Amino acid sequence: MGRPHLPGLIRRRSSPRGPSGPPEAVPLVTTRGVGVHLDGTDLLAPVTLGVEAGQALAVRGPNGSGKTTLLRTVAGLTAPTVGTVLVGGLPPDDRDVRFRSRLAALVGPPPLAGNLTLLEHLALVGASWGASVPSATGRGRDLLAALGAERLAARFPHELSSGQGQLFALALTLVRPFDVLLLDEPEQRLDPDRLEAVARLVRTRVDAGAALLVASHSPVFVDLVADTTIDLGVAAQPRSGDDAGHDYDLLRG
Ligand SMILES: Nc1ncnc2c1ncn2[C@@H]1O[C@H](COP(=O)(O)OP(=O)(O)OP(=O)(O)O)[C@@H](O)[C@H]1O
Repeated sequence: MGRPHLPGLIRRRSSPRGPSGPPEAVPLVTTRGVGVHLDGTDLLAPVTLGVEAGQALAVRGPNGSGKTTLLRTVAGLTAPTVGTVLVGGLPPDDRDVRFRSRLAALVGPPPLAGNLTLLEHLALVGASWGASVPSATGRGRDLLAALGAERLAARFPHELSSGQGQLFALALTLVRPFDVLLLDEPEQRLDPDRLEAVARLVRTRVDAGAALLVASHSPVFVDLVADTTIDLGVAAQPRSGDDAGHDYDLLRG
């Protein structure tokens, strides 16, 4: 059988590797025909993709096309009904600390403690992943500053606007170490300046070697951050036969 059709794939940045460069890296995130089928409907039609260290892949598509479901399968929050996912060579498993230590995800709202300030949350999460408390606190302050939210450090979560809450959720995600970053619509509720600040910060992490898989409805965010874009195309439909759904192959394009 020939190569699968490649609908929706847009390559945006040129590869840093020339023909005589070093051997191509193994993707940190790999999905092979991963899909989720429930009660006669494809929540996610099969997708095959790979994201290497230092690359950002944006997933686009209309409401209901499966972007969140794709991210949830990579995060280990939803079990695929078909296909496989590997993150750093490991199948997603929240109980496996090797898996958890590689992947940071903002897919849905993070759990928060009502009686901890924002900075205390950030210090707690950073210290839980191995930083000293002073170092984690400093990193938390730096993150809030990079997001233009330093004056919120002593607030409690219930004292934030919805956009400020989104900035805080992003800071909580970025305060820990990771090799793979999953973000579901990070642009939600952000004003244009904050959107750009988030995009800059996220791109810095990608340029430092993280692999990013981001679902987004924002052309501005995608333009600022992504190397490559895929479009899931259509909202989930009831299956009409075995050939329903679509298959993307983004491994090596
Ligand atoms: N728990 C669930 N049970 C049944 N169907 C679900 C469930 N979660 C999502 N779906 C359906 O799966 C499909 C894909 O949803 P998903 O949230 O992945 O889409 P999306 O592309 O992220 O959409 P949006 O842009 O609105 O966030 C939709 O048709 C949705 O209704």
